[in-house]
Amino acid sequence: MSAPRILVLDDEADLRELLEITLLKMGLDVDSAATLRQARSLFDERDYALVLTDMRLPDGLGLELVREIAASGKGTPVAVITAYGSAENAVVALKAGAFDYIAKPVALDALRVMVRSALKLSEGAAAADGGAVDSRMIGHSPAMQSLRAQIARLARSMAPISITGESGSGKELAAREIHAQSSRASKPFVAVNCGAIPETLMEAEFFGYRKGAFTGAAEERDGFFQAANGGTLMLDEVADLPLAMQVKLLRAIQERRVRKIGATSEEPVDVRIISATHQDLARCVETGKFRQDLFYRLNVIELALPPLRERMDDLALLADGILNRLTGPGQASLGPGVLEALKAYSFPGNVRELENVLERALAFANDGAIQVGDLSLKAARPVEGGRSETMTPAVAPAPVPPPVEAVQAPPPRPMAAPVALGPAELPSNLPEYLEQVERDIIQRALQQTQFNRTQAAALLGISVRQLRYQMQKLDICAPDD
Ligand SMILES: Nc1ncnc2c1ncn2[C@@H]1O[C@H](COP(=O)(O)OP(=O)(O)OP(=O)(O)O)[C@@H](O)[C@H]1O
Repeated sequence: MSAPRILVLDDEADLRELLEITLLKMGLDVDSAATLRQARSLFDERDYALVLTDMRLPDGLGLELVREIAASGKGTPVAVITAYGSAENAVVALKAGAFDYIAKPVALDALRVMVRSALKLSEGAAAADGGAVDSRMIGHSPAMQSLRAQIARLARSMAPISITGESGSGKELAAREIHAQSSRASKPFVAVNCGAIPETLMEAEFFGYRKGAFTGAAEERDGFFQAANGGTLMLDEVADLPLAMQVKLLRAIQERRVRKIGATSEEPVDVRIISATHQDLARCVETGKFRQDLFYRLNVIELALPPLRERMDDLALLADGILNRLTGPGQASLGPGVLEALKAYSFPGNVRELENVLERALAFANDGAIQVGDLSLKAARPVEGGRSETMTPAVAPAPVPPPVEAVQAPPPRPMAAPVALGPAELPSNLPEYLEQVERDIIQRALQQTQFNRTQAAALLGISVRQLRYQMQKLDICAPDD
C-alpha cells in the first residue's frame, strides 16, 4: 500500500523545503505547490490525506482553498500556516472549515503531532472509532438529529468549540461524544469544572507544579493540560474562571505550551479545548467578567444544546434509556398517563432532572411499574434570571400517595433546622447559630434543585465555587458524593 500523500502549498521556497523534508522523513509522500492555481490542479487530480497551506499566496489567500476543499465533499483535512501572532487568521480559518492551524515559525514537533492527527482522520480511524462509538446520547427529534450531524462534523476538526445550553441539557455528554468520534478518541478526555476549583489552586491544577515549587509541593505533579495531552480538555462552567486565570489560559491555548509552577521552561501540549457554560458568555464579556480575547478564542464554533422542553418528542426514548440504565433492560416501565404527565412538565433541570425524577419514582414504584402518583414533579421556578418566562406551566405534584406497602423512599437527609429565636432572644453561640442557619438554607436549596449545584447556587445568588466551598465547610453531602 502506498504511503499517504500530503499537499504542501507555500510560496516561500525555504519553508516549503523544510515541510517537505519533515514529511518525507515521516514516511509520507509529498506534492508541493507555490501558488493556489498549482494547488487547485493537483487537488483535482489526486486524493490527499492532508493539505497544508500558507495563508498568503501570490495569487490569493489560503483561506480560499480551505473553503473550496470544505465544499468539495472529499473530506480532506486542511491545515493552515499562520503568521506569528495572527491569531485572528487562525480563528477565521477554523471557522471556514480548516482542521487545524500551525503558527510560524513552524515548530517541527507540533507539525508532526498535527500531521499524525490528520492522518488518523484520513485513514478512517476516526470513522471506525466514531461510527461504532457506544453513544449514550439518546433522541431522534429534529433537534437531536441536527446536533448529531454537527457533532460528527466538529469531531473532524481541532477548532475550539463552545457548548452552550441550560444546566443538565447534556453539554458534557456532547463534549464526550465529540471526543469519542475524533481522532483523539484513544487519548484522555478530561473535564474540569472551572467553578469548583479554589482560585488559589487554579494555576497548579491547570498547569501542574515542580517538586518544591511551594510549601506542600512534595512531588512533581501534572496539571489538567498535561493530563489531557493528545486528547480533549473540557472547561465546564468556563464563565466562572477568575480574570487572572483567564489571561494564563489564553496564553496556554494560543502558544500550545504550558509552564508548570516552579519550572524554568515551557512544555508543548497538544490539547483540543471544548468549553461549556450555561451563562451567556457574550454578556459576561459586556459586563467585564470575561475577557474578550479569550471569548474569541474559545468561541470559534458554537454548539447550542436545546433544552429538554424543546424536544419533548425524545421523552419516551429518554425515559426508556434512563430506566434501562437504572434497572437493566425491561425491568421498569411507565404506567398509564405517566408519559403525558412528564410531557406536561417543563423540566428546568433538563435531562438530569428527568433522571432524578425517574430514579426517585422507581423507589416508590411497585415492581418497577411507575405510576403517575410515584412522580413528584415540582412547581416550576426560574433557573436563572430571565429564563423562567420561556418555561411551560408545570404540572402540580400528583396527589396520589404511594401505597403503604410500596418500596420506601430513601430516608430524608437529616436537616438540623436552626432553633427559631424570639424577637428579644439572642443565640447563646452566634457562630454556631449562623452555621446552622446557613446549613439549613443550603440544604433547602439543594433539595429544591434535586442537588443540582449550579441551580442551587443560582437560587442563592452565589457562585458554584462558593457553594461547593460552603458545602465542604459545613459538611453537607449530596447523594452522589
Ligand atoms: N441526549 C441525552 N441522552 C441521554 N442522556 C442524556 C442526554 N443529555 C443529557 N443526558 C444525561 O443527563 C445528565 C446531565 O448531562 P450533562 O452532565 O452532560 O449536562 P450538562 O449540560 O453538562 O450539565 P451542567 O450544566 O449541570 O454541567 C447526564 O447524566 C447525561 O448522561
